[in-house]
Amino acid sequence: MGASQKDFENAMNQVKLLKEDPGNDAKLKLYALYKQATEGPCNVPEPGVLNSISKAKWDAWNALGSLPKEAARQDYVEFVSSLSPSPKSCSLEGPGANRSLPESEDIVVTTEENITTIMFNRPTKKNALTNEMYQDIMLAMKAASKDNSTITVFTGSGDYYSSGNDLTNFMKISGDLKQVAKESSITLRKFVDSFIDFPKPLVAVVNGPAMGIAATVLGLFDAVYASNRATFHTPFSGLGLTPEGCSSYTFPKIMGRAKATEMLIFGKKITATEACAQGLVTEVFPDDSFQKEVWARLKAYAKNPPNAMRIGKQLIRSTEKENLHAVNAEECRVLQERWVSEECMNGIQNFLSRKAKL
Ligand SMILES: CCCCCC/C=C/C(=O)SCCNC(=O)CCNC(=O)[C@H](O)C(C)(C)COP(=O)(O)OP(=O)(O)OC[C@H]1O[C@@H](n2cnc3c(N)ncnc32)[C@H](O)[C@@H]1OP(=O)(O)O
Repeated sequence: MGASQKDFENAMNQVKLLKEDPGNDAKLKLYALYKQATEGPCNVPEPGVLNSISKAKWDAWNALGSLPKEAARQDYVEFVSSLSPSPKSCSLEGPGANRSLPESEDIVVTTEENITTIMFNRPTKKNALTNEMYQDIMLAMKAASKDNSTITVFTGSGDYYSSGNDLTNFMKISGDLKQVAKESSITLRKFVDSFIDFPKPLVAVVNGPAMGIAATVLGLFDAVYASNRATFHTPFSGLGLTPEGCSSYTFPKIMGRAKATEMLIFGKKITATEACAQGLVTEVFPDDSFQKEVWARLKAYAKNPPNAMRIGKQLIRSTEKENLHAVNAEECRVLQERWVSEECMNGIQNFLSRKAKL
């Protein structure tokens, strides 16, 4: 008998719990089997050779040809079991012992003690946000807004909170640049809307540097706890870009116009202590006790009556909502134009060529 949907879901959870990185070949195989099992034969255009990672993923998926979904599901389950021979011994300590079905490999969603945690989980790329991750985060937020948790937390795995938008995203969408910019603008608008409209207290546990969109949306969170290792950096102008995540409104409101200008226009990187003094961060903790102190506090807060917290949050947010949506729409409109500008192309190219030299 083939693997059931439940076996498949269990296997996906086991992958998240692997103690050791299984290596790139295994990850490609997992990716390909997952896609085949959930979407069937490869149905997306072949990425260009410049996108080596996307190309490798596409090749692996495409190589499965017309393998039926059920067979791919079975192969996935067997392969995961060969990677983790004793799944029962796998467990998570601390927050997140109970995982819900992961939407993608790069976002991990867990619920424990009334707290749903959405973790950026792409540490080798400093948790840079791929197109897929934006979609998965929106799905995770939608689910979190309806689950039984009282508080929702964002955090990052590894040494970064997130380095913001993955600067190779544009190369991964097929179509002409104008069309890509249009689609990205639509995605960005929906993504930021999810933060504006999120109904429960939303907390960021900023474990390390936060850049770009990962930093700007913090202005839409209800509390931001940061390790003293964290920094906050929005290098938009250098990339030929303009502020997003409603930061053109929230940052001046939170920290005053002059400080917001230094960050958003001049690209000044600030420390967690500076961000706290300026009101973007709620409290800073020494890195060595950060996780322990923050999670103890959040667990205590999460015991408060859920409706009171939700309604209280909405009272604070309601006077701002209309404004925030208008700001978001305008920021996305402007960015759609920026993305096709020479300044932006040069900015992204500079990052990519810096990489090529490494
Ligand atoms: C739907 C569309 C929405 C768009 C919203 C608009 C959003 C805008 C922004 O978020 S702008 C901000 C964009 N982010 C950046 O400019 C950061 C770019 N990265 C860096 O400057 C550096 O990588 C670093 C400072 C984050 C870390 O430097 P370092 O410690 O020296 O490490 P590496 O550079 O070697 O990084 C390791 C590995 O990660 C890759 N990587 C890191 N960040 C990104 C990124 N944002 N996009 C793509 N790739 C990133 C880096 O290339 C290395 O990969 P490699 O090991 O070479 O394969």
